[in-house]
Parts: sequence; structure tokens; C-alpha cells
Amino acid sequence: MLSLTYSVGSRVGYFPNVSRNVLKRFSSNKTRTNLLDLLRKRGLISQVSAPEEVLVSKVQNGDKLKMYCGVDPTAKSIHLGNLVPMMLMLNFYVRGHDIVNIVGGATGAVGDPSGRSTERKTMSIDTRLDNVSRITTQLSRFFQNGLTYYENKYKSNDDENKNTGVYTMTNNYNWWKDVKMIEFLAQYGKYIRIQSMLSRDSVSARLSSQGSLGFNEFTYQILQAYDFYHLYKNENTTIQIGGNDQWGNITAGIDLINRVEQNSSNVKKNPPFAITVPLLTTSNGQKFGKSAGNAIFLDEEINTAYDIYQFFLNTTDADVERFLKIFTLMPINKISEVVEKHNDAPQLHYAQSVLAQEVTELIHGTKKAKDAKTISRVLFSNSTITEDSKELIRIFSGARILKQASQGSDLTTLVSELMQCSKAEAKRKVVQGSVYLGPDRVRLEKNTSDWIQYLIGNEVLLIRIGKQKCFVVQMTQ
Ligand SMILES: Nc1ncnc2c1ncn2[C@@H]1O[C@H](COP(=O)(O)OP(=O)(O)OP(=O)(O)O)[C@@H](O)[C@H]1O
Ligand SMILES: N[C@@H](Cc1ccc(O)cc1)C(=O)O
Repeated sequence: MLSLTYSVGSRVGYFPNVSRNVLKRFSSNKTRTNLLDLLRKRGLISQVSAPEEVLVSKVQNGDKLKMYCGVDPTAKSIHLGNLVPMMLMLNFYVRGHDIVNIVGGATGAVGDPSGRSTERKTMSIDTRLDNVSRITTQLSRFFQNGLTYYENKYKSNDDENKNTGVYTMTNNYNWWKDVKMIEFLAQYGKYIRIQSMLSRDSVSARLSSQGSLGFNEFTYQILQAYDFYHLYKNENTTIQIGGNDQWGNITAGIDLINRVEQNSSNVKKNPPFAITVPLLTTSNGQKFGKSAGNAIFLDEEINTAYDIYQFFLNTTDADVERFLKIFTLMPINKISEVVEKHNDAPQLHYAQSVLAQEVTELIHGTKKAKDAKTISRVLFSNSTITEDSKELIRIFSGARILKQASQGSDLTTLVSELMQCSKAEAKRKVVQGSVYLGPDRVRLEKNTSDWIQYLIGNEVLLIRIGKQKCFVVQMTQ
């Protein structure tokens, strides 16, 4: 098994030998903002388990909290839906709280039935291990970039947040590999109640529908419950975060902790909590994610920084303010200013361009966000192109949208290749005057193979075809 303790930068570590149940306080006694209220206003909180007032008072007291969120290695990459709970964690992290990610090397082998009407297909061990390693890297990078984005853009405005949180990445296989079945059942079995297991939505929904449920998926909630218990007991992790579909699994953990620890004074002082985020859905109400097949992934081998930029640039006016609150760390008062400016001229999509820029920067860093903005300007605006050919080739090939053609071919052939249409159709487009060439967007009405006058740096051709399509083509000799 891979060693799955992943370290990036000074704030990311493996589980240190923390002294058990010592609550650290990182602020003076002054009254702090109720972070939970703020996060609710950002649309990042759906449910908080009782007693919420205890959690609120800890936050307002300035207690340092420690929370975790798990992801199963069911795909090569995490996606924008998974980022919703991670954004909740990032909001805590940048304010100095400690956060933990679990990649489910053990749970991923069993399969979570939550929110699914059918059984999961079995995955090969090699694929699962590869997914574990990729997701480990993606999550660690996300929190590292997220912290940099916050520190560069917003930290100085926020004088309550002077503290540093610790980020920990781990794999639940690390503890499950040593758990022995007989010992586990003897020690914990009596605390796990069958009635509660049967009543969880993930189980009852499957039992009352046609879809069958294997013993593996039925017992999944025990694994996640024990993870929470393990982190609570050994690492002082008192909060578990997840999407709303995880409520049953998370509260299974709270039940287990409360039963096993019923005689401990610590559980009264530091009770375990669940916080869930709303599930991000598409306009037709489907959960945004892998199963629905509409995911945008963080792995650049699947979706580039420019894909993410484009996705957010296409956000509807109805969603843009909500997404600014969920997917960025821009303060709410600044978001209101952006929305106000946007509403003066919605056709300019100002709020969408701010959103696209912010999220791309948060996920992929300043340079890639700047490149994505350049691509968008080159392709969709009529402003002068100041980049030289080398820069255009670098940026467009990085986004995997640089086209190649030979300077020996003619315009009709090029249009037919780019538009994947017949030569007759391409010819029609040319003679109708729907093709524009070069940085000055010169309109052509006849075929040509005389490219030189239109090329940037003798090698890059900008070609616009109709209103929607624009390409950057590297013209080889
Ligand atoms: N659309 C979404 N909105 C909010 N949270 C989400 C969304 N999709 C996934 N999550 C959350 O991300 C975390 C990890 O999810 P998980 O690994 O199960 O991915 P998934 O896309 O839900 O997978 P699958 O589609 O295979 O069920 C969970 O807490 C889950 O609730
Ligand atoms: N069950 C979670 C992943 C997870 C795995 C282990 C945990 O301890 C917590 C969460 C999901 O499928 O999204």
C-alpha cells in the first residue's frame, strides 16, 4: 500500500502526536464573528447537528477547531461538486482551524450507497490505488493553492484571522488494515444498532426500491462511523463535514462516539458535530457529480484551467451570486458590489468574469487564471492582440486548444477541418463572408492560401468563423 501521508509546504503534515483532548485557544477574549452565521450566509451550510449552540460558543470563544472531510477514490479526480464541502473546510482553514482530508482507500473498496439507486461496479485494486494517489495530490494542492489565494488577496482585510491552521491528509486504509474482524465486532458491535442502520436514507431508499443492496454497501456506514470515532479519539477531530447526502454516515459516527464514550467527561465538553453543505445541482435538479456524468474535474489531464474558467464564465445570472459566495473567498460585501455593478449592464457578464477569474486562480493559481483570461479575450473580444506568437502558442497549447495546419493548405480546406464540415459547406461560409482572419479580423469573401499577411509572428493564425467560433492555429511550413 502506498504511504499516503502527503506533505506540501510547512502547514501540511501527517498526524502529529497531539496531546489528547486538549483544546487549543488561538485568540484573545474579544468577541469574534459567528463564523457559522457567515458561512450560512455564503450558502455553505445546510445542516448542523445539535447542540449547535455549543459549537457556536466554541467558535466565538476563539477555540481552535479540527474537522475532517472524506472522499472515496471512485474516480481519477475530484470535481467541482466535491469542492463545496472543501470550500467550507477552506473557510475554516484560512481562519486558523485545523483540517483533515481522508482519502478512502478502505471505504472505497466497500462502496458508499448514499444517494445512489444502483450498486457500484467493482473497481480493480490498481485503479483504486492510482485514484487514491491522484486525489491525495489534488486535495493537498487545492488547500495549498487556496491558502495562497486567500493570503494574496484577502488576508490583510481580515484582522481576525491572524492564525495558522494545520492541513493533514491521510488514508483510512492506514487504520483499517490493522482492524481484526472478531475484535472489532466484540468491541464495537454492541454499540452499532441495526434499527438505526436500517433507518438511514441510504439503506431504506434502496430497500424500498427495486435496487438491491449488498452487505458491503449496507455496512459502509459502520466504516465511516468508525473513521470519525478514530479521528475523534486519537486526533481531537470533533467535526465531520460532507455533502447533505452524507448526513446519515456522519451521524452514524456521532452515535458511535456518543455510545462508546458515554462515560467519558470529554464527550460532554467536546461533543462531535456534523456540518453538511447543500448539494450543488444542475438546473434540472441532478446532483452535480460523477454519477450524473456532468462533472468538471480538477485533474488537468481531464479538464484544463481554461475549461474551469469557461464553465464559470457560462454561469447564468440566476446562479452567479450564489457561486461567488460558495466557490470564492471574496468577502460578502465585495460580492454585493460586484453584483451591483453587474446588474447595471448584465449583458457584459461582469460578475461571471469575476467569478471565472477568482475560481481559476483559487484552483490553479494566478498564472493559469491570467492565461485563461487571455484566451477568452483573444477568442471572444475584438480588442487588439498584444501577445506574440510564442506566447499564444504556449497559452493555447497549455489549454489543449491550439490547432495545427499547414501553410500549404487553402482557406476552404482549413475551414472544413476546423468546423468538421464538408468542403462545399466551408466554401459557402467563405463566399458568404463569415470568415475573418488575423489580429485585425479581416473579412474574406474568397478562397486564399496567401497566409503571410494575416499571420502573427509568421506562424500563428487567428481565424473567426461566424459569430461563435474562433480558433488559434499554428501554421507550419
Ligand atoms: N454536487 C455536490 N454538491 C455538494 N457536495 C458534493 C457534491 N458532489 C459530491 N459532494 C460531496 O463531496 C464529498 C465526496 O463525494 P464523493 O467522493 O462521494 O463524490 P461523488 O461525486 O458524490 O461520487 P459519486 O457520484 O460516485 O457518488 C461528499 O461529502 C459529497 O457529499
Ligand atoms: N462516504 C464519503 C467518503 C468518506 C469516506 C470515509 C470517511 O471517513 C468520510 C467520508 C463519500 O462517499 O463521499
